Amino acid sequence: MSVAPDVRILPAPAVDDALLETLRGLDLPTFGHILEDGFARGIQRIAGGETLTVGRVVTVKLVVTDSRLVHYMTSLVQPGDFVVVDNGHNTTHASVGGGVAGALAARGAVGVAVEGTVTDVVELRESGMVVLGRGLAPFTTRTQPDRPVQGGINVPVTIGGASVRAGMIAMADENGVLFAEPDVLAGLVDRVRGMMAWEPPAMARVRAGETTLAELILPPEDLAALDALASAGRIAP
Ligand SMILES: O=C([O-])CC(=O)C(=O)O
Ligand SMILES: [Mg+2]
Repeated sequence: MSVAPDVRILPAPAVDDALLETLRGLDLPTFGHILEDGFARGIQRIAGGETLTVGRVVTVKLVVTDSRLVHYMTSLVQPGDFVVVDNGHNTTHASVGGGVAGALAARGAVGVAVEGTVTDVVELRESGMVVLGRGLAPFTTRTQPDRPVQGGINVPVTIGGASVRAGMIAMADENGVLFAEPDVLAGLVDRVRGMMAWEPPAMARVRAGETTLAELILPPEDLAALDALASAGRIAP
């Protein structure tokens, strides 16, 4: 066996710890009110993630059901890393299971998201990491004895339509996962904090019957036009 000539294993850029800590105090879906890109569409939480996980992105690109690079990655990963595995939209062969997840967690990784399926769900839950993917499968990628290693580590990948590179930041919770550049997230911190502070008292007023969500959110001219339509009986009041 050998390694294909185009395989690259790159270092992952460092990410500012203070920014990661700031982001841990924020709320992922609030970023979803603002950003459109970077959310991995169709990638669902499978284990962990009961609270927000934030980490530095490292990547693994796999090719043709070959597991060797994801197994190798378990010896490169650093504490706080969030591993993104691009299994090339192969949803038949799971590329992460209890073995990989346990080895990543043992080195301090905080999460793993797979463009593809995962397996060993009980062990994934025990890993303590947040694990996301396109679902579960009972059989796996594996060492391919008759082919050279292909793919790459910390090369650009895609997951759920999002373009992801090492050194981005991942934010994952029960709702899913966002990948974004550190400066983009840093630039949104104040706005997200403001939105998070606005919502609880506003919703308390809605629950108390003092106002409605529509009154709080819709532009007055839109609300007036909709009220006129409703009172004309064209939509239900
Ligand atoms: O070994 C694999 O590639 C997938 C798996 O089952 C594990 O990580 O336990
Ligand atoms: Mg396994």
